[in-house]
Amino acid sequence: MTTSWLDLPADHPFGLATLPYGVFSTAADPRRRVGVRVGDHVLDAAAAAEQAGMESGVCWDRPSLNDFLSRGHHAWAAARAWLVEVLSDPMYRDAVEPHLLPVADVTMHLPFEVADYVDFYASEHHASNVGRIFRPDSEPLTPNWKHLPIGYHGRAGTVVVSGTDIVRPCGQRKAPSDPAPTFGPSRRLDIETELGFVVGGATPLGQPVPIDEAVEHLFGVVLLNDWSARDIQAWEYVPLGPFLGKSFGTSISAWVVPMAALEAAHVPLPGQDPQPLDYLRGDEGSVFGLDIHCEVRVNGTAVSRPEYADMYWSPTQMLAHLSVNGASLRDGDLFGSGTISGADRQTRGCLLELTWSGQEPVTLEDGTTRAFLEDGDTVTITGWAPGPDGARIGLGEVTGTIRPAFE
Ligand SMILES: O=C(O)/C=C/C(=O)CC(=O)CC(=O)O
Ligand SMILES: [Ca+2]
Ligand SMILES: [Mg+2]
Repeated sequence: MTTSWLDLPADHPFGLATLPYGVFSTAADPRRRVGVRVGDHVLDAAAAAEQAGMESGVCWDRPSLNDFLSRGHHAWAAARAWLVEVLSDPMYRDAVEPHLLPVADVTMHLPFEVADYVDFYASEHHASNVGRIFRPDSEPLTPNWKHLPIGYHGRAGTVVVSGTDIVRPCGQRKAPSDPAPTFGPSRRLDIETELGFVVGGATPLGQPVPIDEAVEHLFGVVLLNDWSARDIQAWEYVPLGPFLGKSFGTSISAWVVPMAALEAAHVPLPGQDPQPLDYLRGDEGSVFGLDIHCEVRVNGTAVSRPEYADMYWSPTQMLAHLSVNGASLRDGDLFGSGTISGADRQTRGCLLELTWSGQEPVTLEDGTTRAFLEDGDTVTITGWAPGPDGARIGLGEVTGTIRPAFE
C-alpha cells in the first residue's frame, strides 16, 4: 500500500485510498474552493497544484466541483494519480504541506451545483415493505419493478449539504379514515438512507449511454438522506409519484468519494431474475453492487445498519436507464439509489419500515420512543467501504436537525 508522508494510521478512513473531494472555505479566506480530504486535513487543491506545477489544477479554483466533473474520467484518473503522488513522495512535501488545513478550521459547502436530481427505488426489500404498508391490497412489488429501475424526478435546488437544518414541511395530509384533507405540519416526517451518485462527462441530447460506458460517467458517491413526509406523500403521490412530500430538502455528505476509491468494494449483485432487457445487461465488471456499510443514528442512538450490497439494481443500470430515451447527462447530475434496506429489521433504511408505519416505535438511549421524527431530532448517517490491502474507505457523514414548521 502507498503510504503518505503525513504518516496516517493504516486504517484511517481518509487515507490515500479515499481522497474525497469537497468545497470549503476558511474564516481567513472565505473564497469557496475545491478541497481534498486527507487524514484530519483538507488540501487546498488548487493552491497545491499551482505550487507543485500541476496545470489542470485550475478547475479546482472554483466554488463547485462542476468544472472538474466536466473534464471527464481520464482527467479524474490523472488528478487522483497526481494527488497520490504528491501526498506520498516526500519530494513534494515542502510544496504541498503549507496547503494542508486542519479539518476543524474549514467550513464545508455544497460540493457541486446539482444539475438534475433523480431518485431511484433500487432496493427490493424497501420496495416490498413500502408496498405492503402503502398498498396492502396489492402485490408488494409493482409488475414493472424487476424489469426497470423505477425512479422519480426530484428537486435539484433543494439539495443541501450535511449540517443544514431541515424545516418540518407543511402540506396537505389525509389519512384513509379522514373525511377530507387538512393542511398543516407533517406528522410523519421520515428519513431515507441512500447513496447518491454524482455524474460528470456530459452527453448530448439524443444519445443514450451504453451500459458498458456508464461507469465512465460516475464520478463518485455521497451519502444521501431523502427526507420524506409520509403523510403528505401518501395523499399526493397517486398517480404521478412523490412531489412535495420529498422536495422540501435532500441532504448529502460534504465529501464526494470517487468511484475509483470503491473498486475494492465491488461485489456481485444479489441476483436478477428475470434477466433484464439487453440495454440493462453489461459485460462482467460493468454491472456490480457495492459493499458499503451504513449506520443511521437518531440523537446518537444507532437505529439501523443498512448494507448497500443488498441493492437489486447496479448504479450503472440506473445510469443507462435514465439516458436510454436520449435524455442527456449534465455535469453535476445527481441520482439517489433509493432507500437502502435489507431483509432484517436492523437493516431497514427508513422509519416507515423500521417502525412499520409507526406501529412498532424505536426506543432511543434517553428512553424516549420514535415512530417518526420530532422537532429537534438530529439524524446522522455514516458509511464506509473496504479499500485495497485492508484499507478503509470513509464516506464521512450526512447529518441534519429538524426545525419546527414555518407557520
Ligand atoms: O412505494 C412507494 O409508494 C414509495 C416509495 C418511496 O417513498 C421511496 C422513494 O423515495 C424511493 C426510494 O427511496 O427507494
Ligand atoms: Ca428516496
Ligand atoms: Mg428529498
